Amino acid sequence: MPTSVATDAPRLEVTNLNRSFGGRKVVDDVSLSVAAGQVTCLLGPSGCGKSTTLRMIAGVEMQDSGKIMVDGELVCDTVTRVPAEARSIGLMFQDFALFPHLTVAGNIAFGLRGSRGQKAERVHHLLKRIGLPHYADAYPHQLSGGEQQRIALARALAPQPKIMLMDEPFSGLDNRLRDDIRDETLEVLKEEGTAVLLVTHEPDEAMRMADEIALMRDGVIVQRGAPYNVHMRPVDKDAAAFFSDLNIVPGRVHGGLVETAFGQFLAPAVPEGGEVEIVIRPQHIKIDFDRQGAGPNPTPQTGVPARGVVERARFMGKDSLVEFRMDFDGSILKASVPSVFLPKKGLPLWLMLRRDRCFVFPK
Ligand SMILES: Nc1ncnc2c1ncn2[C@@H]1O[C@H](COP(=O)(O)OP(=O)(O)OP(=O)(O)O)[C@@H](O)[C@H]1O
Repeated sequence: MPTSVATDAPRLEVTNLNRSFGGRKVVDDVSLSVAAGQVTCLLGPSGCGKSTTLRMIAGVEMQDSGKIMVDGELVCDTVTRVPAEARSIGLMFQDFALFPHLTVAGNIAFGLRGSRGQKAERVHHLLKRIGLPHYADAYPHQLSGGEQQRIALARALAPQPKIMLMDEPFSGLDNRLRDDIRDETLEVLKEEGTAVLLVTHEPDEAMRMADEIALMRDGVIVQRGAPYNVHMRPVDKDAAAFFSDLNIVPGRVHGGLVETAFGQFLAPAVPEGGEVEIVIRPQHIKIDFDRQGAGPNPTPQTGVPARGVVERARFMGKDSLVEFRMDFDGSILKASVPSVFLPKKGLPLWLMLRRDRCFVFPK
């Protein structure tokens, strides 16, 4: 690939990428971009087409149509195809497979060009950076899973790729180790200024790592944005459901308003008579006591309270999850309380919805 000039173009830009297998479209008009030093997470359930997208960008899979640009230069469309090894792309997968017969230093130096001295300098710099300066002569089998993972990161970063593609790179690590390795990895990647496209099916991982999340479903990117926005302003019920448990309160629109047991909600974009779903996460339901049937005083933020009886309460470690059977229609709503709160089955309590955390979606 020609040496790039300074440009305002995103480091990686993918436009209208499509790929079908046996007549089934698994990547459907995918567009995304990643700037230098930025992490974009391609987030979606298993089988939605994330890895196929990554493989096309890496150059190991050919798209049916669409364009891939690196620093404003065409890398691949249906006519041009820069080979994988010339794309300045580093790869990291769950199965990071260090070469077992090479030392740590040998593994890191594997893809490096230059004099012996230059290679040794880069290897030393990276080993120091990942906190394993004394491991140069060790062999992969002598290292723990977390250490091997860090060496794999150093190996992928050694040739200073412009882009790093990571496919579920942390899923082989145990839980306690994973958060630390994620944070360290992020720090090193940011320092190197690499543009990162990370594939994951774990919302927590995407929330933790991403500057931008691209939410993918059935081959389509259904929403893109900063983690906060994707989490707090989901485009539809399924996008909301991907991040957490949901409660659904059904309703029908009359005069632009939905009448529910929790009061009225605005539904401006829904036609008269249309069915809607008020969607709210368990952590945004507030609970109050019965006070001989009087219940709480509604506030502008919480609106009208509705009564339910406790069906089940469980302590989940950080919070308690209480399930209620609601008086108004017998449905179950779940509320999470950030402490130990284990009311007895059958106890009447009142629920209020945090109205600024409710989403109103057409059914
Ligand atoms: N070479 C192939 N031939 C036929 N079908 C394929 C091929 N590669 C992928 N698929 C199918 O395309 C769909 C998307 O696969 P892909 O691996 O991209 O999904 P994913 O979102 O990365 O899922 P996972 O997280 O489980 O890997 C799947 O249904 C898969 O079976």
